[in-house]
Amino acid sequence: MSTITGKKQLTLIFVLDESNKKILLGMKKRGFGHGKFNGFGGKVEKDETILEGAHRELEEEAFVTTPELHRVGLLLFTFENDPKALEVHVFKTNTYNGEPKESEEMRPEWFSYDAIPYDTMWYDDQYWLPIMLQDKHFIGRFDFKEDQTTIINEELKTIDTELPSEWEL
Ligand SMILES: Nc1[nH]c(=O)nc2c1ncn2[C@H]1C[C@H](O)[C@@H](COP(=O)(O)OP(=O)(O)OP(=O)(O)O)O1
Repeated sequence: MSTITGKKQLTLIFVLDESNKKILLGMKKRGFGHGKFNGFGGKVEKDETILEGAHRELEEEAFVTTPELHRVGLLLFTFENDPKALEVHVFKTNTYNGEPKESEEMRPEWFSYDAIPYDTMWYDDQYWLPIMLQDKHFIGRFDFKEDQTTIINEELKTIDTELPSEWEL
C-alpha cells in the first residue's frame, strides 16, 4: 500500500424521506464516480467550512436546500499509487425545500430503502449506507487499487460517541 501524505476533504449528502422509506440518489454524469449512483457532494472549498460546503453542493447538484444537515459518517478512501487520500464527510437530512432537479453533474432519482441500487454504486456504500438508514453513525476506511474498484483493505465500525472532526493521517 502506498504511503498517504495528504488528503482532500469532500462532502457527501443524502436526502431521506423517512416516513416513506425513500432515499434520493443522483446518477453522476461526469468526473469522478461517473456512471454511479451516489449522494450529492464534492470538494470543500478554501473559504468555507465542511458544513457550508455540504449545503452548497446539495443546492448546486440537486437544486434543493435544507435547514438541517446531520453529520453521520467519516470515511477515508485511498487509491494505490496516489499519496492523497479522500476524506469524505457524510451528512443526511430528512427535510428539504424545492423539488430535486437534474443538474450538469447529477440526475436525481428516489429509491425505496429496499431497492437501493448497490450494484451501480461505489463498492463501499453497501456496507455503511444501511448503518446510516438505521440512524447510527459510522467511521471507515477503504483502500482501493488504481482501478477504483478492487478493494485491498477495508475497516468499518459503527460508533455511539461523537464522530471525530477529521481523519488523523
Ligand atoms: N468510495 C466512495 N464512495 C462513495 O459513496 N462516495 C464517494 C467515494 N469516493 C468519493 N465519493 C464521493 C465524495 C464526493 O461527494 C464525490 C466526488 O466529488 P466531486 O463530485 O467533486 O468530484 P469531481 O471530480 O467530479 O469534482 P469536480 O470536477 O470539481 O466537479 O464522490
